[in-house]
Amino acid sequence: MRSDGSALNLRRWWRSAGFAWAGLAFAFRTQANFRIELVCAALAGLAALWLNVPGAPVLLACALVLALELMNTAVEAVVDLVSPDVHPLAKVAKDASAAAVLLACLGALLVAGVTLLPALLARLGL
Ligand SMILES: Nc1ncnc2c1ncn2[C@@H]1O[C@H](COP(=O)(O)OP(=O)(O)OP(=O)(O)O)[C@@H](O)[C@H]1O
Repeated sequence: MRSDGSALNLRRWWRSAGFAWAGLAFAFRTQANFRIELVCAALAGLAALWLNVPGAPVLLACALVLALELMNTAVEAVVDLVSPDVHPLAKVAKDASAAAVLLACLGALLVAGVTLLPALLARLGL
């Protein structure tokens, strides 16, 4: 009985992971900003490796940016669905969602500045 439940849960988890992957693929295909942020995250991760600094803060900051970009994509889709015409509340939703991404980007830049920049300057002998 219990093992049946676990097997079902695993199947459900695998199904949910497939839906999440579809969301990622959609954002990658349609959102230029998501692709740019993904490249920046990869570069930041590689820089952390190269400079031998802890990568976790940098990668967490990048994950936050990418996650909020995905939420922004979701908000845009829902707003376009329920309010195809111009509406002040639709504007609030889209603008606040975009602001969340912007704030996370500024935070990620700050984290990169604190963790990567000193190590980079030291590596360059500056
Ligand atoms: N239905 C709407 N009603 C009012 N204002 C809107 C509406 N749709 C979009 N806007 C305004 O136009 C801006 C841009 O909207 P758009 O849907 O093009 O988003 P975007 O940020 O350009 O998305 P993308 O990431 O796809 O480029 C929004 O931030 C908002 O200020």
